[in-house]
Amino acid sequence: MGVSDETLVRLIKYMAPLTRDYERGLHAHTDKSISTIIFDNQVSGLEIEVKDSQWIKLSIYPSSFVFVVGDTLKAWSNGRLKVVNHRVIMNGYKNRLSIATFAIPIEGIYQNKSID
Ligand SMILES: O=C(O)CCC(=O)C(=O)O
Ligand SMILES: [Fe+2]
Repeated sequence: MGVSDETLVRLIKYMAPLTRDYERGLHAHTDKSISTIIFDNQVSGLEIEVKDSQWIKLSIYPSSFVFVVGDTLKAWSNGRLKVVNHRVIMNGYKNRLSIATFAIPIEGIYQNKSID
């Protein structure tokens, strides 16, 4: 498996919840990609899971982005680079817009030493 010049760009609109209750925007997951770059419109909602199953909401500053290590990059680095479980929870009054750009690996065979 190798790096390709293929990227997948996903534009996502998360509607502000109509009630005061929390509303899930995107389920908890890791990305299958090599890596993912996320921009948003400064409406928070993206959360990462840290120790003890605590979730931290990220604020992405203007002209900044979040770099997410994907499952593929974790495998290539033999686990030295960690993946992070992330999700989107909408609880404000503004719609959130995000652009997620996924670096896609070339299909093929690779060997992965499991170190978990
Ligand atoms: O919209 C976001 O902030 C996150 C998107 C995401 O994690 C994904 O599409 O895999
Ligand atoms: Fe993701």
